[in-house]
Amino acid sequence: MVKMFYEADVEKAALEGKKIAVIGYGSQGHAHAQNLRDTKHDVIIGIRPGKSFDKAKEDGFEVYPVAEAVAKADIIMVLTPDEIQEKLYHEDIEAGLTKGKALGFAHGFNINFGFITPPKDVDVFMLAPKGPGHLVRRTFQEGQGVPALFAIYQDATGNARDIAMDWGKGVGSARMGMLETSFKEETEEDLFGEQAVLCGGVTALMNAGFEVLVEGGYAPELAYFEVLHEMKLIVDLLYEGGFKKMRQSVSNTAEFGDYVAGPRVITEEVKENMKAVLADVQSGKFANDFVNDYKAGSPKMKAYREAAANLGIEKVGEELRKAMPFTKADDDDMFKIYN
Ligand SMILES: NC(=O)C1=CN([C@@H]2O[C@H](COP(=O)(O)OP(=O)(O)OC[C@H]3O[C@@H](n4cnc5c(N)ncnc54)[C@H](OP(=O)(O)O)[C@@H]3O)[C@@H](O)[C@H]2O)C=CC1
Ligand SMILES: CC[C@](O)(C(C)=O)C(=O)O
Ligand SMILES: [Mg+2]
Ligand SMILES: [Mg+2]
Repeated sequence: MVKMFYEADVEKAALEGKKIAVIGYGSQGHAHAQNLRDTKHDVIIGIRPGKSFDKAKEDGFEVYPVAEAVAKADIIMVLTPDEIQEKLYHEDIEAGLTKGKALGFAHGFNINFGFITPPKDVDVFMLAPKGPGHLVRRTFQEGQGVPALFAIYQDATGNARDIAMDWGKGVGSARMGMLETSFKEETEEDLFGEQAVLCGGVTALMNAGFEVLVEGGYAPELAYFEVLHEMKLIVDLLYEGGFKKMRQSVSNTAEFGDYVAGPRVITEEVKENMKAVLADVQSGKFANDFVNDYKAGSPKMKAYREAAANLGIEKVGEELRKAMPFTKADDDDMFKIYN
């Protein structure tokens, strides 16, 4: 069994007395910055002028252009989108990354696929929360947190592991448990998980179910409640007690149908498709496709977003949720812009 690390396992206050620059103030950035500030750390923000620059200022942070924040800080955590990190690193981070500083990531993407190669005399660590940034903040405020993985790519000073673990304590992850891994393992399992199961798999499954019901003559509103809205309630039980607790709570009818129909839908062929997705992650094909699309002006990303916005399940959901204000959490910091 892999060891879980908790607050009591964080032996050194490695962030104490250090100036921390969080680069980017989006989903993860605002959460790490605010949680670290709440745990009494000295945090500044590095970001380009724009919406999140203004938001970080409004939230009471000292905000600087990226290069200036890097120059001022001892520990620099890169929390901008993965696809822009290579350019940002070369233009605004590399020069200020002097001997003995630490460079952090919340995902191993750029290090693992070789888009960024930091100098040998800096520490390179990762603290990757296993959950969306807005929940890293929300659960922290509720006294909990989001579990995380941590890893060391380079330990130039001998302090890299302590920095990573103390970062996990500062953002609340050590309250829930942290697992030690490598940049390679985190990158590959995270990309696979979000593509095949958590994001791609789940939305494709829901959309297919929605379309089958609607094409079969059922009301779209019913279909939405059946395959999307109720999913949260089912997932809450899975989260609490695995497959067993969910099956204890649903009817015997649902449980029997689950055993019969699950393997009819998710067949061996689907598992083979998942293996192909994993192979593209491991070979770097996915990473290169993604970064090259960004470099070409994101034509594929834009087309995917447009097609997704026009799905029937999204249109009916938008209308139904207007009458269900309880489905909306008060994430006033959720301002990612799709353009
Ligand atoms: N989202 C998540 O929950 C998780 C993310 N991660 C990892 O965390 C890292 C950050 O991801 P995430 O929080 O989703 O990132 P976001 O997309 O939320 O980052 C947005 C921030 O980056 C800034 N930014 C965007 N484009 C640029 C640019 N061209 N130049 C400078 N700044 C820019 C934005 O500024 P502006 O307002 O000006 O656009 C904003 O402050 C990634 O490595 C990701 O893989 C890991 C675990 C979960
Ligand atoms: C599941 C998506 C994720 O990996 C995450 C929230 O953990 C991400 O990259 O956003
Ligand atoms: Mg993830
Ligand atoms: Mg991810």
